[in-house]
Amino acid sequence: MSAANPTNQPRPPAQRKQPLEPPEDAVAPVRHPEAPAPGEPLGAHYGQCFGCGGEQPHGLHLSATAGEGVSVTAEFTVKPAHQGAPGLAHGGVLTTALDETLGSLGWLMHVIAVTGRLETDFLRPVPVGTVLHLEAHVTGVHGRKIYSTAVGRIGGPDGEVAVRADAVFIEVKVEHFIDNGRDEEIEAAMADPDQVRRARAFEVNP
Ligand SMILES: CCCCCCCCCCCCCCCC(=O)SCCNC(=O)CCNC(=O)[C@H](O)C(C)(C)COP(=O)(O)OP(=O)(O)OC[C@H]1O[C@@H](n2cnc3c(N)ncnc32)[C@H](O)[C@@H]1OP(=O)(O)O
Repeated sequence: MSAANPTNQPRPPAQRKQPLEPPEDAVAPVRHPEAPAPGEPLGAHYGQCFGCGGEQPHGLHLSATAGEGVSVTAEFTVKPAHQGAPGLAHGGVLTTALDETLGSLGWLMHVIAVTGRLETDFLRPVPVGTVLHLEAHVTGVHGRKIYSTAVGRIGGPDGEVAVRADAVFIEVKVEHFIDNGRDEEIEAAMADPDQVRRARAFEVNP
């Protein structure tokens, strides 16, 4: 018996770990014709987002920029509030920065997607005050599944890789948020015409 599966019963399909590599019949990601041009900042997808929101005082305030193809770059400055050990970034916070960067790839395809699976490798400790230079791109698309990978470098955009991650995001409709989010935040988001327009525009994906 393993600790992770104490009864040793086979897991139902929905609970099995899904591969992080695109399957052989995956297709290449398609950049939407109206995607922001390379070099353009993407802005926040939601002001209260812990990863990117400007109105979120406790957040990472990560800022992402469109790259070539279906890729993005982003920067995240590690603050004292992000510590795990003295003077070092918390691993979960670094994973959040990777998650947010990978999540922003949806903007380039005009697809709304949520994280299904995310695996992080921590290669170097990241001190407080460090600017983490992130790069992410989509490696393949299979139905609603979007496979992607990211690295975070320290000491500059070409510096040493401190963290890396592979992920599968799953495409969803706006209803995913409306049906599952707490009413007060959903109502506030729905009352913001810019938020609704931005989210609905993503559902038309030629
Ligand atoms: C007015 C308001 C506007 C708001 C506008 C917001 C705009 C923009 C927001 C962007 C936000 C990003 C923010 C950062 C990224 C997060 O942090 S997202 C938050 C963390 N993630 C979550 O909360 C997701 C929780 N999980 C779920 O809700 C559901 O499990 C999912 C992921 C939607 C999937 O459920 P489902 O739709 O029922 O999918 P299902 O039909 O079972 O599976 C479809 C396929 O996906 C695969 N799959 C399903 N789950 C997984 C999984 N966990 N791992 C791997 N593969 C999976 C299945 O195997 C299946 O594959 P195929 O059989 O087609 O080959």
